[in-house]
Amino acid sequence: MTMDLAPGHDEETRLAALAVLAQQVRELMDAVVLTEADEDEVTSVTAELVALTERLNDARRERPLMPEFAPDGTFRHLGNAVTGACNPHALPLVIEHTPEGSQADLEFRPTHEGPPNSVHGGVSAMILDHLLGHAVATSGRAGMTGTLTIRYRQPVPYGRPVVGTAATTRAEGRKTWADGTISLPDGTPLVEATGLFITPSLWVEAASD
Ligand SMILES: CCCCCCCCCCCCCC(=O)SCCNC(=O)CCNC(=O)[C@H](O)C(C)(C)COP(=O)(O)OP(=O)(O)OC[C@H]1O[C@@H](n2cnc3c(N)ncnc32)[C@H](O)[C@@H]1OP(=O)(O)O
Repeated sequence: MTMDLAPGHDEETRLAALAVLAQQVRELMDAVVLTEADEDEVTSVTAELVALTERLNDARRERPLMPEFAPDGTFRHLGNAVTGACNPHALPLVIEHTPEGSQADLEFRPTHEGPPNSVHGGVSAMILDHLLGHAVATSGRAGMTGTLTIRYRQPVPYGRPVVGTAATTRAEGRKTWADGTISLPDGTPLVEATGLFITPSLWVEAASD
């Protein structure tokens, strides 16, 4: 039986496979930070990974996947370090646009360890930077982070669900401010952030050309 494939189907299928690979690499990274395997096993696994890395590099892009609209019209950035399903560095964060702003259910991994048993503060800041930026962008005032202020109230656990939220608070010219938190599911705040996002003059000039 043959099936009619929509335009772009093959690329979408390839990207879906790449997302599965990225997820497997996340599992691999956790395995690396948690393994108690002996030296011979570690050396043997490394040799296999060298071979796998070479296979992927046989068809290597110059840069990660760019932001784009998916065939269903949704915005995506598969190569992004925070949200990119095809980037093993990303959780990936799946952000919902809510009436209040932006929200994401997330669970950090052992690879995010900073202080023992909790998430590195820079990782929490990265997630909040992106969430705040998302809230700002979906308010129609996309910008680059100018400043980001973080208050760490309690250590953030990994391996347990937490919730990230963000919302814009005010705007003035090309500047937009946003607040956000990472909290436990019961609402207990763990990390709070305030950020200033600035629509670059270059973007404004490009839009008016
Ligand atoms: C549906 C769609 C969904 C999309 C979702 C996508 C989500 C994506 C989320 C992504 C999230 C992740 C996001 C990321 O990770 S962004 C990555 C981290 N940020 C950067 O790399 C930014 C680097 N800096 C720049 O590009 C420029 O310096 C910017 C753009 C910031 C300003 O350059 P520009 O040439 O435009 O500025 P200007 O000189 O005309 O100054 C204008 C005004 O701004 C004031 N000022 C300037 N800089 C700062 C500063 N640092 N703090 C405080 N204030 C500052 C300045 O005094 C002046 O104020 P005033 O005199 O007018 O009062």
